[in-house]
Amino acid sequence: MGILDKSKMLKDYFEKQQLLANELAAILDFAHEGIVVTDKKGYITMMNEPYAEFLGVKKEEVIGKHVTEIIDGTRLHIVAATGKQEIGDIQRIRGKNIVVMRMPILKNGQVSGAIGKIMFKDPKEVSVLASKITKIEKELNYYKDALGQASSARYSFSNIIGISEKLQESKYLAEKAAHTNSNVLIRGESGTGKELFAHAIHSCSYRSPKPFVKINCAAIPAELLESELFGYEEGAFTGARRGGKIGKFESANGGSIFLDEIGDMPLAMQAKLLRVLQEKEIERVGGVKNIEVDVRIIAATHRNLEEMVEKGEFREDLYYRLNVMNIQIPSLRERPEDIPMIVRHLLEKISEQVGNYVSGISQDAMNRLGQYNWPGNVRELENVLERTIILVDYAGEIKETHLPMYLRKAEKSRFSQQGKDLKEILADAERDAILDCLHQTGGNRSETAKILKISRSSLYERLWKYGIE
Ligand SMILES: Nc1ncnc2c1ncn2[C@@H]1O[C@H](COP(=O)(O)OP(=O)(O)OP(=O)(O)O)[C@@H](O)[C@H]1O
Repeated sequence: MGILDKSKMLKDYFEKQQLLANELAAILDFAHEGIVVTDKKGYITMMNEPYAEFLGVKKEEVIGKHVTEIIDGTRLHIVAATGKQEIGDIQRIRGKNIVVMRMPILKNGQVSGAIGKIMFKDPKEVSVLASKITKIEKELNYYKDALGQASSARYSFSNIIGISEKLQESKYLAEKAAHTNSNVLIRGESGTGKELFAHAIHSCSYRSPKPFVKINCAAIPAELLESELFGYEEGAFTGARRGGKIGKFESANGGSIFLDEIGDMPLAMQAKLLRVLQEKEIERVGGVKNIEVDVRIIAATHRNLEEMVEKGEFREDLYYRLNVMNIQIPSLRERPEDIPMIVRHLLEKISEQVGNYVSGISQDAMNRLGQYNWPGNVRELENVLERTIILVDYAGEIKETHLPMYLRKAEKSRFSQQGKDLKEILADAERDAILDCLHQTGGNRSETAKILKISRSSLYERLWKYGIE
């Protein structure tokens, strides 16, 4: 074949391809649904007219851009990376809840990209659907809560990250405790990982095939706590469900019950709990018979129980019953050497959750995290990283400038006290501590008061004193 024939063949071939591409684009534009296609790395290769119109962009201008730059809350780049399809996901785009479908594109068995489709884009259709879904979700959560609480613990000791001697010692003690049948009392500041330890203890015990049931004693109104813990019989009180309801102790039978914030349990309930520990049986509210239960108690608190016992706020006999194995979880500031490892672990976990991959963290940023004193411990670190990851470009690196201002300022403020008398320095420190804590809790005052171990009224007084809004 001559060179002219070859070039004509190529020309015909390209023309045919061009025609096909145009036809395909016309078909896609004609479709009612919005369609977007990305390559393996999440860069947009195609978007049809309805989608572009919906987003208020020009379709030619989005080609070559990363999908996260163009579409809110997208996970298309994740589907392109993992090859796992996602059908019927709800995504909030331009303030509307949209039902979307994301499919990987396969070429010779390998993922070469992903295609995303808006399944319903009429706002009316969406709002009806979204409200239905919200209702179903709520119901589902309710049942998950009721039933799922009774499911197995989700974490084991391998999920507790850290190499410091202090943490290793707590893990060692907890593992020992796990193999016994004794009650365990976990102590530590807020956010240190007490719940994580409770899960791990259950998972590592012979009770692991049986339920792990959690109850937060501080989160349930005192008058409901008894029926939550022990259940009730039909007609026990106005509004009681027909057929009655079983309580957490019965749900946990054979397994473990995690009594979080035990220090916040009202005295009257403490007496009832003590009876259960002694007799190993419970009585439902409004019931007449005793029901035998075999449950191991894992309790936790950030409060000083010894001081509470002295003040008569916590029963001494219950304290001794619970305190058979005592595990103290160190605060994060006592083990700064754990920070880099926990940061890397959390970056991986959070990236996956929020759908924004980061390549790592700069040494400066890591140093900054290591210098901060973390009053809210690992939970605060987790919150900071989550906020930070959202700010970083896809596959970018976390830099010091991405970190919240209060973290970057933390060190400076310690040295900016020249010329002030002690009273002023103390007032500055108090104000900074309150501000830090408010940042860390997202402005939650009850939580802030709890972390700082002051009453809410005392917090309000200080907010007023320092003019904090
Ligand atoms: N050593 C750790 N390694 C990895 N993640 C951790 C570690 N410690 C805590 N976390 C994470 O930090 C968050 C807070 O932990 P957790 O809820 O167990 O703390 P807590 O002490 O029970 O808090 P609170 O007293 O406020 O209830 C969780 O998301 C947990 O997974």
